[in-house]
Amino acid sequence: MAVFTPLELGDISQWIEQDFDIGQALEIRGIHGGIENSNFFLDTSRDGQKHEYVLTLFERLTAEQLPYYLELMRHLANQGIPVPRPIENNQGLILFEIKGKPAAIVTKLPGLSRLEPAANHCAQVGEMLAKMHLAGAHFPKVQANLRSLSWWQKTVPQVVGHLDVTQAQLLTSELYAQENFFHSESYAALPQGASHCDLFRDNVLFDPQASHDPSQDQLGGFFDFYFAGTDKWLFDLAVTANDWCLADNKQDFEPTRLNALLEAYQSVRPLTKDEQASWPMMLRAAALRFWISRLWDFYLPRDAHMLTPHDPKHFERILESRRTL
Ligand SMILES: Nc1ncnc2c1ncn2[C@@H]1O[C@H](COP(=O)(O)OP(=O)(O)O)[C@@H](O)[C@H]1O
Ligand SMILES: N[C@@H](CCOP(=O)(O)O)C(=O)O
Repeated sequence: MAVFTPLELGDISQWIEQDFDIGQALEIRGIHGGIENSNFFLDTSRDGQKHEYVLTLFERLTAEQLPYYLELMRHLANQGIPVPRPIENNQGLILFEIKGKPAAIVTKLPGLSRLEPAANHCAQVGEMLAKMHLAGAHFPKVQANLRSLSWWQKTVPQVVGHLDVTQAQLLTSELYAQENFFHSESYAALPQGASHCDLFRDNVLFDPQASHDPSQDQLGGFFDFYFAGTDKWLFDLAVTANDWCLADNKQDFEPTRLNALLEAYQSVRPLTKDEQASWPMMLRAAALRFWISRLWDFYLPRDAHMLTPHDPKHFERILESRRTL
């Protein structure tokens, strides 16, 4: 769990009651999981009913960067995509400040994560990801994915000294290959728009139906949009495939789930010829992105209560596997 900035009910209860129309704050609990921000479940009582929200204090993103993410979520929610909806205060604002940090309150989505997904989960994610891309096509704000090539170029020199010779060679040669890919004509031709860029299994919820049989799960929604950005839609799909469709060796693809994801995505938005040709390089880009960020989190850690770091080796292995495609 990551709670970088502890928060208690007394810190916010008066503010919630006076500035919002969401009732009386009953309880606030730090959330397990996540590595970026301080997240809390917030329960309120209004008209005799309990309501659940998620309150986030942003630890790295600035008040200038945040409107993109929050307004994107509001835009997608308005288009019927199941994502958290930012809560407005009585002045219509959705971005606040708590303990000197930017903060937001969003609706809590129903359901739980399926960390061992079946093909039906991958299909539902693929279909909704394509719908989300199309729904975001007319979102007017543009903000680059802040964890893309220029961040890799800045970060690789900070982490490469911690690696052995073989790893360092893999990291630098892949960065070089991606620089060429990003500057190619085929890359320029790929369609782009608002993308989630971190649609891992732990950022999707499924609503178990009454039977609790996973084959009956219905998608509850996508959350954690705080790595989103204007990026190639194919990158978003590659990030998703690299996490949802792994074989038992946690490295190669499992064909049934991969096909389920890709077919469902393409049932809504078929890939262009350029996208099909760029798929192997984009899978490598998506693996490299998370290898670098995990190395960065691992070797340059921040103070946090109960922070569980992610394993960088996992994405080193995935990158090795994708380079053989
Ligand atoms: N809108 C939401 N609805 C339901 N659960 C949420 C929501 N936002 C966050 N969570 C819960 O909080 C956990 C941590 O959130 P996450 O966004 O992954 O953290 P971080 O901001 O550090 O990346 C998630 O695993 C999930 O259980
Ligand atoms: N999904 C990324 C890092 C972000 O983690 P999150 O739990 O905050 O979404 C990874 O697995 O490296």
